[in-house]
Amino acid sequence: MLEVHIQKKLTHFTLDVQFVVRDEIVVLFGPSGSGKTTVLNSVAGLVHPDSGRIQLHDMVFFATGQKPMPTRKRKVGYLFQDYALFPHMSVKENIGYGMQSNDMSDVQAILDVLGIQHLLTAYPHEISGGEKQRVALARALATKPDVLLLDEPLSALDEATRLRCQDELLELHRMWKIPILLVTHDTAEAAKLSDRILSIDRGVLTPL
Ligand SMILES: Nc1ncnc2c1ncn2[C@@H]1O[C@H](COP(=O)(O)OP(=O)(O)OP(=O)(O)O)[C@@H](O)[C@H]1O
Repeated sequence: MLEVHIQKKLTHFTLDVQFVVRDEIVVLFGPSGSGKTTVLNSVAGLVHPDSGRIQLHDMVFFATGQKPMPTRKRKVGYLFQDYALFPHMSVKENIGYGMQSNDMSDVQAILDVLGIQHLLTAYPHEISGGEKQRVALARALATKPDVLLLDEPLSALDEATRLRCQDELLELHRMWKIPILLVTHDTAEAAKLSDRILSIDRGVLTPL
């Protein structure tokens, strides 16, 4: 279970949120600039709250007055909005980045569900946006994360590809059963993917 209770002063308001994510998909839903990415970045350790606590199972990621756990030790899979693949690396190298071994058989199930087995030798500029999205998701999952953070992962995709990727994400979640925190602006996507929706505005969670 991921437990988050943090405060952080931002430019125009103070972020102050408290929530838990069990082995479920929780959607963080709110207007631009409401603090969603800051929440995800805090869990990943890319920014630090001013105070509070972030804990995954028995691992304390952050607690007031303690040294924050470094990002690399947190076992967090993070899929950014622009999915940033390394352009000079093949698909296989991109997925292998951060894995303990380079043995693709470890991630065979992920490659199968996402249907990207045939792309392993290609480079990012040779594949479509939807394929890049799947590769980025595979890369996030390949490290066997204990928690998955997805920041508008499907927003750049066309409708048909988005719907297919949503189904793939649900299938992967059924297989993996880890806490997933997902940011989306798409109400239909939030309804389809979420076990629960947290609505955020100006740094505060509001009931839907
Ligand atoms: N390190 C920081 N220090 C101070 N203010 C910040 C910091 N990072 C972001 N902000 C401000 O906090 C607010 C929330 O930003 P954040 O990126 O978390 O929003 P968001 O909900 O993810 O927005 P979007 O949907 O547009 O990506 C913004 O007004 C931003 O300018």
